[in-house]
Amino acid sequence: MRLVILDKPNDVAEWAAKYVMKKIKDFNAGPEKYFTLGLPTGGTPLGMYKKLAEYCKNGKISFKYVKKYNMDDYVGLPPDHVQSYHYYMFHNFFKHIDIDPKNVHILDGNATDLEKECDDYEEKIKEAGGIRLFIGGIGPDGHIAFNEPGSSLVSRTRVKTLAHETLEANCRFFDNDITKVPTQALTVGVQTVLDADDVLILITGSSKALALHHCIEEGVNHMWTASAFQQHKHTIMICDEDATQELKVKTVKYFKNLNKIHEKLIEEYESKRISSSMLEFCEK
Ligand SMILES: N[C@@H]1[C@@H](O)[C@H](O)[C@@H](COP(=O)(O)O)O[C@@H]1O
Repeated sequence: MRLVILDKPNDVAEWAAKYVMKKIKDFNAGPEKYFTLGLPTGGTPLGMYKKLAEYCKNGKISFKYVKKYNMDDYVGLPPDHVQSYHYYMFHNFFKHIDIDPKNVHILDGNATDLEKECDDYEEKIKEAGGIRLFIGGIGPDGHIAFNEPGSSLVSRTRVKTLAHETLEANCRFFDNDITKVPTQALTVGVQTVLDADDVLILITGSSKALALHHCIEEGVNHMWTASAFQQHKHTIMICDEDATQELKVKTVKYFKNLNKIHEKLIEEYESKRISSSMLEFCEK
């Protein structure tokens, strides 16, 4: 697992957006070959979505051949409710990029048969050949998507009852009234995310510091579900300084020393191509 430590949330947003852009470009997506991207909601990824929309507007990237799969949504909120993740994704990202609506997949928390909805979602991911890159955020209790503490680390998409901490953390979006927060959600499982080729987890702010400590410095534990990614081959956790407050100085130093290597992970495809063709030209 890699840990990329940057100064501010804005740096995290920019790094993450460049990483996503590079992954999609390097993949060379086209009508016969779609890139499959898993996406989160929450306050943390907003900056990344803004940057990606900007890159798309400037013609640096296209999402035409990208299939998108969202992590989760509440049960019982109409899709046009301002706090539904359908609404969030459309207003914060999809309406700003060149997507084809047929490539957008979001769990329907209003489906008549919720279990079937979850099973079908897993099937859809399988049919698309799995997820290339799953992006996630974490809750203050270390949950990924809505995989609350105690969730099975081999879980699949299912209905989940939310923990009190999650209701508390998310009531800021519901007039600070905990009774307005839906108590159930549909969520991809930990294993659904673990199956992705690459995983990028965004963590910012001191409220996530304890969770980051558990996910990085303690063992794999179903009480901190994002700790499961210690056992994934290609997971990058990316955080700001504030989120490192509970980490050991030694850990922070080690990963910060790798920042030059981490920079290579977002080196632009174009500049790499130009510099290698320049090299060929100079060698002649
Ligand atoms: N289900 C979502 C998670 O997917 C998200 O990662 C988390 C953190 O949100 P925020 O980024 O607003 O802290 O909130 C919710 O619980």
